[in-house]
Amino acid sequence: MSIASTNGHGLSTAVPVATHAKVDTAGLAEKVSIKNLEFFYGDSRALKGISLSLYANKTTAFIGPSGCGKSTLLRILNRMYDLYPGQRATGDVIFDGDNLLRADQDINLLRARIGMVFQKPTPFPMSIYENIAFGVRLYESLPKAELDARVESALRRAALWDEVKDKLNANGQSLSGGQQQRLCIARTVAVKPEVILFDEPCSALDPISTAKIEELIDELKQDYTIVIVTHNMQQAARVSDFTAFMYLGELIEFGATETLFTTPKDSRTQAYITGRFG
Ligand SMILES: Nc1ncnc2c1ncn2[C@@H]1O[C@H](COP(=O)(O)OP(=O)(O)OP(=O)(O)O)[C@@H](O)[C@H]1O
Repeated sequence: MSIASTNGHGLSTAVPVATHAKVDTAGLAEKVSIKNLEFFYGDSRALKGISLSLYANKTTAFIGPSGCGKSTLLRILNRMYDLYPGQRATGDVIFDGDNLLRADQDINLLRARIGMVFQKPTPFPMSIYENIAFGVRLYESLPKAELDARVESALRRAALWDEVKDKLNANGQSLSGGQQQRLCIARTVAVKPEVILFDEPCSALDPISTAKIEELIDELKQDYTIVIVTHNMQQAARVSDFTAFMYLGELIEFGATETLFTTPKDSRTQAYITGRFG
């Protein structure tokens, strides 16, 4: 079975979709549509013919053993690879009707619309307030009162306001690891993105901070499309609506999280979720 698509050069290609379980998408809005995506580090092909959709106001988890291509796929979504010569993607990644792989894409604007939270919290060496205001100023010129309000609402959205409201001038790096990660989430939210990418956001955090971030992800999906890469299958099961299982650069199975974890269609998915490899 295949569906028609175009690659980055407008040529028609066939996209295999045999790996997809039946996904009940009635009533869901497709925010990002990935079609026949391939990715190369130099001559080495790290992603092979990936096709899947990300739905608005839903969380999608990318899971799979180390080296399967989860982070590579995530980073394509905000063109992170542009920073590295020799890395390239082919295929289509349609974001609100526009192919985000096109060469003349406005990368700065794209990164405001598709924000990213990294594995290790990365606050800038500046005040808590400036950590958030800095990013906003790159895109908008707001009067002070509006900027203050934006900083406050972002910190509230990231469930950090109550802990920092009396020390907005303290250095962002003086916060605990879990608070730093919430500051990074606030920084991302402050520029009003549409999609938020989380690359193993809890791997450097203790269980209590992890629970807070998971709760936050659950709340954020009311307003955003969320994608999370995680090694932790319990976490994927807890936070995501859809799960993509990847193996050796291929998308093996994609479907509703509950279905994928209870009745996987592919023996490799079954082996991975039952801990037999990875
Ligand atoms: N900068 C790079 N140069 C060359 N090959 C790379 C580079 N980064 C990743 N790769 C290769 O691409 C493939 C996918 O890597 P990727 O980091 O996306 O996997 P992953 O599933 O996120 O792994 P992990 O769970 O260990 O983070 C691997 O074979 C990896 O060795």
